[in-house]
Amino acid sequence: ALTSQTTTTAPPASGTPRDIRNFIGGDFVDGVAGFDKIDPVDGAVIGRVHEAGRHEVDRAVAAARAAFDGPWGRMSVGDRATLLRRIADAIERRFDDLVAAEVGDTGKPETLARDLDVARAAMNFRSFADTVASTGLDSFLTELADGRRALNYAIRKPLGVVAIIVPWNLPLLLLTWKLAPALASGNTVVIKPSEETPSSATLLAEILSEAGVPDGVVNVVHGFGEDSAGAFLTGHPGIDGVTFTGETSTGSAIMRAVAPRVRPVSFELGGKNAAVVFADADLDAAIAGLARSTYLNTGQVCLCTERIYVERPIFDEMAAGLAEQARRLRLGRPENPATTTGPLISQAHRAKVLSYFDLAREEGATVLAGGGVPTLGDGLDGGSWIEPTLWSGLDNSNRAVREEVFGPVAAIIPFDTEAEAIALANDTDYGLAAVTWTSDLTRGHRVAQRMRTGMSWVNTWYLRDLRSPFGGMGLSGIGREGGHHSLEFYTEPTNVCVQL
Ligand SMILES: NC(=O)c1ccc[n+]([C@@H]2O[C@H](COP(=O)([O-])OP(=O)(O)OC[C@H]3O[C@@H](n4cnc5c(N)ncnc54)[C@H](O)[C@@H]3O)[C@@H](O)[C@H]2O)c1
Ligand SMILES: N/C(=C\C=C\C=O)C(=O)O
Repeated sequence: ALTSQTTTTAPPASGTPRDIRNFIGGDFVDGVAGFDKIDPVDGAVIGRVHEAGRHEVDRAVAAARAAFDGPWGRMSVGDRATLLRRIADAIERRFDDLVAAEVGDTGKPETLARDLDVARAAMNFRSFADTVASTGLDSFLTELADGRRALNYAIRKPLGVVAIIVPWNLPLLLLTWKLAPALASGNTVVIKPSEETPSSATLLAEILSEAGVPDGVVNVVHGFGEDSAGAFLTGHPGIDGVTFTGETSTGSAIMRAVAPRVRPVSFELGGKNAAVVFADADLDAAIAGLARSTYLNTGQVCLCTERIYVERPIFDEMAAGLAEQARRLRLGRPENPATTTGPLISQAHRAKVLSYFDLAREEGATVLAGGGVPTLGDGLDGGSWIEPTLWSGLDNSNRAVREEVFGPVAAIIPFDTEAEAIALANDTDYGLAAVTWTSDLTRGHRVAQRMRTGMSWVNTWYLRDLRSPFGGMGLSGIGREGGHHSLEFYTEPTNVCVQL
């Protein structure tokens, strides 16, 4: 049982770094080493994270297996759905603490953490409670030509112990997007949050325990990837499946790790997402929509637009309008309600994004907005801040237009025909998300369907139905999650055939 002194995620007294521990078998557990959690807003050390070693990962997998073999593995679908709804209620009771954890780790505006990250955490649990309670089984009355008859029906069983490995951009949203269906399907889990954002997952473990999730069902181990907790987990013989969100290169590494044991993987990976704007689009709506799809969460959303193709007659107007929107964004402290845009997650990530700012200039870019590091004063200049940026003068041959930057920047490029626009948008090895802006909905449907992406929005972006298939193709991922698609991954069907 948890008491207030066993938890490590209570808001710290001001100035003292928080102690962030692993959560194994229902207890908060020290690690073998430690690393600092740096505040992206001002560079201060705000936490000391306990890194899980092989032994801690072994303990976490063993705890998950023991819980799976216990009462949890025999729980009814109805009872699991009820528990997921209780978890959603518990998340809403601790809403402010989860917002504080997410904002502390990422520096994102508090308004964004409230409206997106934490709000979606509760929604994810409710959505999968509904899904698991309402998704039927396959069954057929089989009648063969030779007169034999049979009943075929498929039952779904949980995979077992699932590894959940998630990134730092939408930490709680992405964790609960996988945790909810994994639990709904009867699995137990070991979570490895990003080393950049350990807090909300650790607090969530406490909340789940208070909501009645039995010890060992959910475990959290902190650390890095290679030669650390992430790799110890994916290479562990006790893991029955891996669900991962992160960089494409990491996905490849995880595939190699599970290959010897042929374990199933569900991957949401990188992207280089395109938007196509036709001359008949509602320009104000398109400019506002593109400002959101390019700069939301400081461009650190896998679905963000990094390539904008605009029909030539409106190119100048679109470029000027979007550059103006970029300049209007308000960088500042998360608690300021006027703040629209936070810092990047770290100095290391900022160095990566700035390297693309330099590369784009070398490749001939014209910088229509931003292009550097802002001077914010107010004690913020130790943070990982960057100017929202817009490039013109590039084309699909440039690395800055082909490689994922994962920051607040896009290249805006003209086109002349619909066929050319589709070819330009599909000219990538990624395949995650596309956006089409046009007033001609017949064209909107046609163009959206021809995008070689997992998701394709028309006259909007990141409008989500949690039952629809979410994921990417090519370098953007393997599989789909959402609604019954998640159950397809987190369970193994057994088809039973009974001769009648
Ligand atoms: N498709 C999506 O839905 C989606 C969503 C968010 C982020 N992303 C992608 O994630 C990237 C940014 O996030 P990131 O920097 O945290 O990604 P990352 O791949 O560096 O790390 C993601 C997670 O994987 C872990 N990890 C790293 N190497 C590992 C290994 N060898 N074995 C096991 N675990 C390992 C990390 O510790 C972290 O927890 C971007 O490329 C972005 O496009 C994709
Ligand atoms: N998986 C989801 C979002 C992914 C965002 C990537 O950064 C979702 O909205 O369910």
